[in-house]
Amino acid sequence: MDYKIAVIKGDGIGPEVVDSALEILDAVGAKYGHRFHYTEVLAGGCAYDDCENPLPKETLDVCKASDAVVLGAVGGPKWDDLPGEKRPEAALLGLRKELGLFANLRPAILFGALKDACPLKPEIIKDGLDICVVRELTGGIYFGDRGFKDTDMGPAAYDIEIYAEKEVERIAKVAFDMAMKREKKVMSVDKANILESSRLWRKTVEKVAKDYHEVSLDHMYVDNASMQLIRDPKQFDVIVTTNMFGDILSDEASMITGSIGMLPSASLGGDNKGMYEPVHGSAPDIAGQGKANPLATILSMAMMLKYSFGLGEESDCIEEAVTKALDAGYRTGDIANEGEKVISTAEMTAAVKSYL
Ligand SMILES: NC(=O)c1ccc[n+]([C@@H]2O[C@H](COP(=O)([O-])OP(=O)(O)OC[C@H]3O[C@@H](n4cnc5c(N)ncnc54)[C@H](O)[C@@H]3O)[C@@H](O)[C@H]2O)c1
Ligand SMILES: CC(C)[C@H](C(=O)O)[C@@H](O)C(=O)O
Ligand SMILES: [Mg+2]
Repeated sequence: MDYKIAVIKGDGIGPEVVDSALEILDAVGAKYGHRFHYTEVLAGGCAYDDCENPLPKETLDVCKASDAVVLGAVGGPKWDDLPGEKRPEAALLGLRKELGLFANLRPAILFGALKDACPLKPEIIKDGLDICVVRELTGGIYFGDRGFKDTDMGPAAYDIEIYAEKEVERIAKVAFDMAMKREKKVMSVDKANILESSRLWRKTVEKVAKDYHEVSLDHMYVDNASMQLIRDPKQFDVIVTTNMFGDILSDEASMITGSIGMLPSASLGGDNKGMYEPVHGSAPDIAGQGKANPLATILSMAMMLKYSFGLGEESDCIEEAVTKALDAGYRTGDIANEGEKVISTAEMTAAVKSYL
């Protein structure tokens, strides 16, 4: 089959990890007889530099006309002083909103070979860890009303957290459907002891739960959840939460996999079109040095094959190749322990490719 993919490499290590992921995708295509047609478009800081718009219309048009979108990362200190709507990060939010990608799946899986790279106690991780964070992606404080006003404490700025029932309902359904394919456990994370939007969130998740008798539902406040993720991560199967809490908890969950460089993501909406990107950012501190771990982006390609193209075998093939490369001891700097040989982005890519 032929597939049209919009490619947004972005800023910092974005181009490095995307090049690596596309190399793997091409190798999978060659093995199984699929053709992936890439259209590269600009978004983020590089787009701002090009045309003073972090999300040009052409980029959006190409994404809408494609079967899926691959994104590296956007942002960096160079653009930090721009006003909000010109910042590279605004492009990411624009893409998510315009493409209707309200469900962000962020699986945090500890590969067997990386148990030594995980900072948790060996007895906690001995049987492995597999958590899926389902993050609401087009609502909440990221998209609520915002602005500036004068107060008796001086000039102030505000961002409003707002959730409609239907927004909560649809993300809760994604989480319960996901749980049905896993351990049938959903933990909804909110701050219902203080926020009205969280009380509506909790009530709505409970309503959706009535259609999923086999799935157990629990609720946890976000402060406790962030502690429990480290204390006893095994209690979690699917975590469903708001845009901002999901952003924070997924970076935290990434550390139980050894590194943020290991965490892939899929952003999905109503149709099959999805956007696939690593959870990490543009990592300006290591950009251009060949040090980036490409596995999060490579694993995001496995998610794309599965969720957007329905290619389960091809998806498994990538995951197995990553497992084998890690089992064979290949390590980028972020997942290496003292004394272990550190390899480059290109060497890790070649290692995964050799096991496809
Ligand atoms: N999806 C995105 O495009 C995205 C996501 C997060 C942050 N950002 C942006 O990226 C910029 C930097 O953000 P930050 O520093 O807070 O987060 P970051 O994720 O870019 O980096 C945090 C730390 O993790 C390391 N790291 C990240 N990815 C790695 C990889 N693949 N291999 C090895 N090490 C890796 C970095 O070197 C850094 O030390 C900011 O402008 C931020 O807004 C973009
Ligand atoms: C860059 C930023 C806007 C983004 C987010 O907060 O959603 C990032 O942190 C992520 O996790 O994808
Ligand atoms: Mg984040």
